Amino acid sequence: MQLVRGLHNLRPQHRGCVATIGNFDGVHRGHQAILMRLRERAAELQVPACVVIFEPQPREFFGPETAPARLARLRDKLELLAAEGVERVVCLAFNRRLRELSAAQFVQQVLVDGLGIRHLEIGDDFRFGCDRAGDFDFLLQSGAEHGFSVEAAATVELDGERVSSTRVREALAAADFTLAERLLGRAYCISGRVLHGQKLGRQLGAPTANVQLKRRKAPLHGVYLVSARVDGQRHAGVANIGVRPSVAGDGSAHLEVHLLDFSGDLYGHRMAVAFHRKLRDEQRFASLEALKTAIDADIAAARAYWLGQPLQ
Ligand SMILES: Cc1cc2nc3c(=O)[nH]c(=O)nc-3n(C[C@H](O)[C@H](O)[C@H](O)COP(=O)(O)O)c2cc1C
Ligand SMILES: Nc1ncnc2c1ncn2[C@@H]1O[C@H](COP(=O)(O)OP(=O)(O)OP(=O)(O)O)[C@@H](O)[C@H]1O
Repeated sequence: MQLVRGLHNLRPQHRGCVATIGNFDGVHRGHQAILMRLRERAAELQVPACVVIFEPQPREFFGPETAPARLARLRDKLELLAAEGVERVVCLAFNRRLRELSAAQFVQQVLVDGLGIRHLEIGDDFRFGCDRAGDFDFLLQSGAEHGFSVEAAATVELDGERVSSTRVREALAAADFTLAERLLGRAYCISGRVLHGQKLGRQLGAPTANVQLKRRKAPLHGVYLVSARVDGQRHAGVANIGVRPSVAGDGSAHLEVHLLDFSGDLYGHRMAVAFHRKLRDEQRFASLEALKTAIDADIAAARAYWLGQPLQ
């Protein structure tokens, strides 16, 4: 899959494609349905299937503090899109210039001049352009003018409600991992590289792999039963996502995973952590002994959970 960063990097050879536009955070089942239609249209017209995304996502641009945590970082999003058969991703910087484009300018500069679009596949609620003035009817009209077709993908629902990234976040916040999995079509995972921690975990009797979150906000907080995939192997474990109030921290969120019955060096390896059940909220303990007692109980709960249960 080809990644084009910025409108200015679109070259004449990139013109001619079918495209869709959006955040695609999590690449959930609603997104997957649109992407399937996109692939079909690409095959019919014999042009590449292209997805236009924004960095940062518009809500992050308008309110960095209040924007919701992402389900997946850019790297994971690109992998998920590639797995859905997307051939090209055009990642546009969402900045003042882009937000000030009128709907008509967006169509002209991005879709027509930039992409040479042949067909646009879009959710029927999709809005774009300055003040979100561009809607489906506007796109239909623009398509007729500029010679591209526009199709609204049917809304994908689950249990009578629309599937959305927001709904996946709500399911995660409620620790409803079964619902999150049904919305996503796969188990919810956070992946990243294992970094060096403060090496306190060993002292606590629970060495942990610190998965790099960088400045990512996490959509989960607390202590969870997890399974982690690293080097092609699955391990059962327990994990904490939080700021570790019991030990001096820098206030940023960490994902720390203790794998059951594992000893080995994981520094620098890529780990994908799947979440199965919430055990408790993160707490501030008065002493390291109290923290150790709590972590021992978490590990015991994980052992009981995985006993007689196949590792997923
Ligand atoms: C299962 C589990 C539960 C945890 N629960 C808490 C908690 O409730 N409060 C807290 O401050 N830290 C908690 N931690 C984080 C520990 O403080 C952290 O793992 C320890 O400081 C080791 O950090 P290090 O890997 O940087 O050495 C938990 C860690 C694990 C693995
Ligand atoms: N359940 C769904 N069924 C059909 N199309 C969808 C569905 N969810 C999103 N889409 C479409 O997929 C494209 C990308 O959606 P986008 O990621 O921007 O929104 P979303 O998943 O609804 O997220 P949020 O909850 O943050 O609004 C848009 O065209 C959108 O209309």
